[in-house]
Amino acid sequence: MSTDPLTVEAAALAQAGLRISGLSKSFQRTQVLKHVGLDVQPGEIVAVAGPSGAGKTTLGRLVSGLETADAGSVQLAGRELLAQPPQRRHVAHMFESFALYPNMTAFDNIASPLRSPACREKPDAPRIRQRVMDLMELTEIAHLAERRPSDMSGGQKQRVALCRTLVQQPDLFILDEPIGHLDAKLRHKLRGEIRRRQKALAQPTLWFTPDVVEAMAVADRVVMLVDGGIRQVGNAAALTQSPADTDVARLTGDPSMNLLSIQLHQQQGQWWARFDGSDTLLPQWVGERMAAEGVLAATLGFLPAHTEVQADVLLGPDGLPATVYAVEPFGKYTLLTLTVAGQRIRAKVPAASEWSIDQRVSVGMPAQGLCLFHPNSGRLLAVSSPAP
Ligand SMILES: Nc1ncnc2c1ncn2[C@@H]1O[C@H](COP(=O)(O)OP(=O)(O)OP(=O)(O)O)[C@@H](O)[C@H]1O
Repeated sequence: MSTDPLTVEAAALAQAGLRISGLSKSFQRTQVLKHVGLDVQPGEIVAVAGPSGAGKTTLGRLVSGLETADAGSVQLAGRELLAQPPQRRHVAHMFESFALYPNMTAFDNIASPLRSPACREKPDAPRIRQRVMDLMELTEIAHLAERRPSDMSGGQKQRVALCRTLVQQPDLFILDEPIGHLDAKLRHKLRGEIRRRQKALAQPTLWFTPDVVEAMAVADRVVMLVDGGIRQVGNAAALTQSPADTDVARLTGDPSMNLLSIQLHQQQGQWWARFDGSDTLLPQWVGERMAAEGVLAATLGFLPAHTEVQADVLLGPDGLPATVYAVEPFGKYTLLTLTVAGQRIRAKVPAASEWSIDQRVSVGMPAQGLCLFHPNSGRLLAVSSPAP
């Protein structure tokens, strides 16, 4: 794949990154973005991940000028964007809805930003053809060049929209769920290809996705957006091993962290939790920390990969009594879903092991990487020590 070198002017403009601060937005009386602030360095890919309705699309639309912010500032390449109309912002935005021109072929849709009077580079026709075809080949739609959107599948339209964004040389790329409609094989290929391509450029990229695994795979940093607010910014290790709260814990990891609600009591100087009539000995730091918080309840978090399961019910004092609810053999490992006192947790266990539904088992929580969350606010209070 060939990529044009940035023009001198575009390179100069791209010498600074993106800085969003205090950005807020309400629709009617509902605040959907709450004082959002984040920086994206030149050449950096930052993924904004969060569940449906978290505010991802709204954040993108505020940055590219399709919505008006109530408060805050957006600086790009040293310019304040919020006072400028969309066409002066030099943001290439791929919309979740694709927004293709229905009367244009795939080729013409992709070429349209390069032929626009607003295009700063003014490439000639052979150069446009080369850039468009390079991207169509990369995304495996070169054979659709003359087809119109009405004759394309959702995944094909999504790739046309993606190419139409990547063909540009803006000051910022915004990709809103760019590969969500593609099959797993193509999604995995394009994750790597787009990351490779964007990392070679000087511009920052904002990538929105509800899929935290995709976010971790493509981005230098992941921003977790929940209910319009940023809960945590970090890399894959930080988000999966020490999530800022139980909402982030539920969204990250594959599979996500086990969250177990417990009630604590002290007996003969030791801290215990009661499950289905039997007591389990807790790590003493858990009891001491919750006593210091003045709450005798907590949520414990531990990863399925660090959850030990024994096929006997002769529990040690720190074992949890559980029954097998579901068995999923993935080939390389088996994923067990277990019931512990009415709560569901999961364990990744060796593939060779044999399990049956309703089998009674004993579960061991890990000594390392055990997360302690506040039972009411859900915020992370402590992690025992980094997971092995
Ligand atoms: N024009 C609008 N008028 C009223 N409410 C809106 C408007 N646009 C978005 N919202 C609301 O704002 C909230 C955030 O929506 P947004 O589309 O930004 O979320 P999202 O994280 O992109 O979700 P998804 O992953 O489903 O696309 C939602 O509750 C949505 O209903």
